[in-house]
Amino acid sequence: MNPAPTTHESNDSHAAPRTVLDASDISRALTRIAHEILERNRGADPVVLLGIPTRGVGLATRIRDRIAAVEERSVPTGSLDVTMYRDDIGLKPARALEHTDIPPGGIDGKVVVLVDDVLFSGRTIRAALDAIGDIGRPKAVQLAVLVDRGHRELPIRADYVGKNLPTSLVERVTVHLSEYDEEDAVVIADKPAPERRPAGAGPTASGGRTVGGEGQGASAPGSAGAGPTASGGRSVGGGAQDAPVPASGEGTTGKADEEVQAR
Ligand SMILES: O=P(O)(O)OC[C@H]1O[C@H](OP(=O)(O)OP(=O)(O)O)[C@H](O)[C@@H]1O
Ligand SMILES: O=c1cc[nH]c(=O)[nH]1
Repeated sequence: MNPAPTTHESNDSHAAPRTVLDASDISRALTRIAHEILERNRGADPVVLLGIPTRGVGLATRIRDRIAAVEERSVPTGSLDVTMYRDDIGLKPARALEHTDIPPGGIDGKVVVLVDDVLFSGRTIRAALDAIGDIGRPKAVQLAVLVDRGHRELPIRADYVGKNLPTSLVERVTVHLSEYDEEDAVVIADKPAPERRPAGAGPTASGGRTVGGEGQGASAPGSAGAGPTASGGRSVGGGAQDAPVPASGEGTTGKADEEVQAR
């Protein structure tokens, strides 16, 4: 298995932005993820793709198109706004609401594959699990991300990872997609100083609910035996492949024996 993304603390606070994935890297990663989704779910039948706005929606659409090219059918694809489920509401500047668009067949009994561009603290995905819980009861929820940059604050892992990217907390990963930006690229750059969260800052918003330490790679991808899923026991799903937590290295899907069941 390829190594999980490590984390490191950089002393070089003004490194030049660098492109870590270009358009063809992104394209190849999405093609691989589409195949992995089909392989793991034995085809497209049970799958519903839900992108998390903004760029998760574009990525979900691209994965849908790749699945269609292989299976000659289009999997239901929609979007899931998690804004009202975030645990930092009131602590950070208000965010605009995005679209939730659930495909007509709904999500009950389906395998929902959440799609996002970056996995970092895991708080967005925790919010997504809560949002899903208010919509229906899928058979399973899986998680696909283009970039896993480590630094998890919650016991969440992705099932499908485009690229595991070791990062420092002073850095920010930005995904550019041609649907929204001028090009396809993943860029890593230093954050402006005010945006940096100090090492050991602990919970950002959840009143002591954070699991794992900042910068410790808590439940980072690749760590077997990670704890429960992210929504305080409310996670959906019921099978061995049910929660968006399995370990995965770059180019690998999570293995069933490393997965944690959500009940
Ligand atoms: O694992 P997390 O710490 O939750 O970070 C990951 C999230 O951060 C980004 O969204 P962001 O909230 O920055 O808003 P954006 O979609 O406008 O980029 C990104 O699109 C993910 O959704
Ligand atoms: O680096 C980061 C962290 C959170 N979300 C992003 O999109 N990039």
